[in-house]
Amino acid sequence: MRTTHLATCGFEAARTLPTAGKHGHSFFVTAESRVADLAELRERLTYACAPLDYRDLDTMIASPSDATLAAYLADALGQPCALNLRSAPDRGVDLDEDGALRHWLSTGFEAAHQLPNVEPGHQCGRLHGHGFRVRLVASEDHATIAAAWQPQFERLQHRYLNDIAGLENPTSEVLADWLWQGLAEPLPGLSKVEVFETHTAGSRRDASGLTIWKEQRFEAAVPFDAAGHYTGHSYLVRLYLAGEMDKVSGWLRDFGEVKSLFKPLYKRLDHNPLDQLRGIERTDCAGIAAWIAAKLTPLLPELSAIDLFENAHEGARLSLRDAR
Ligand SMILES: Nc1nc2c(c(=O)[nH]1)N=C([C@H](O)[C@H](O)COP(=O)(O)OP(=O)(O)OP(=O)(O)O)CN2
Repeated sequence: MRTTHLATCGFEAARTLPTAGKHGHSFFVTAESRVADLAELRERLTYACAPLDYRDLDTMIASPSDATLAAYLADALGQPCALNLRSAPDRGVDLDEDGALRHWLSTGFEAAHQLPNVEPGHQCGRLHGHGFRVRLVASEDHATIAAAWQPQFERLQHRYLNDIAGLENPTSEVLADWLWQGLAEPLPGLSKVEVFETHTAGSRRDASGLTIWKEQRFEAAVPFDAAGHYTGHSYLVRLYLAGEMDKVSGWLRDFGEVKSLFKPLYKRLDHNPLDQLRGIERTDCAGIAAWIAAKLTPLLPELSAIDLFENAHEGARLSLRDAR
């Protein structure tokens, strides 16, 4: 089991790019650290971003592309961290702890589908549709990723997905895998395809296989200081499952089933004081995630990781397996 702390910070800055004159951005950077605890990571990130806020990056960093900016921030953090830098709502870069840099593009399409192999009465057996979000991560630059995406977009946008060859059973797992196969040639550096089917659920395909996630939100109180005062947070918990896709259902496990299995724990977490949960050792994000993992793993052996955020800026990831 491995804990990673996650902290996000934003800053406003101007820069000039070869493809655009001087312009401004609302940058967001998320740092992931296995070394620093959350308080230290937050402090280091704030310190790294502060000198960039409301500044002209051209005067501080030579050629301030997303890649050079991420490298600058990694250096300023002064500790091994993975970074996700968002320079616009639809694009940015991921910089691994080992220095590997990848560009990402967030895009999407709107389409109808139904799942033909679900049991009678399942909501997804009915004709319905989604505004699917897709995040592509690759070593190629944003323009190359966008150009590779365009033909896929044209095949998917405003279509009934079940009519498309290979998507007769269009679960988000099948879609992620289909896009992974379809983008392999134009994007040899493709490292991840993520399909967000709804705001709370989706699938990821990468070289190690398929992972799905399901999110839930809960409201809870936690001790704030040694004097016994409480504070509260609106938490987000994201459950990741890794494994093989079932050939008939086309999924790893029904998102709805993941939600149902989590429900008894959800009831214990939501609108409750978390320090009074039986068996909880710590009420920071990592401690709450560990409590969930201990209770849920026997019911969901495919559980591979848990993200637990106490607000939009701070959280922890508990990785239950090394691979994913
Ligand atoms: N593993 C998968 N499970 C399900 C898929 C899928 O593609 N892979 N698809 C569906 C449905 O198409 C459905 O639209 C999405 O499911 P779900 O998350 O259960 O949707 P809800 O809007 O009901 O979920 P909320 O928890 O209310 O956000 C079903 N399962």
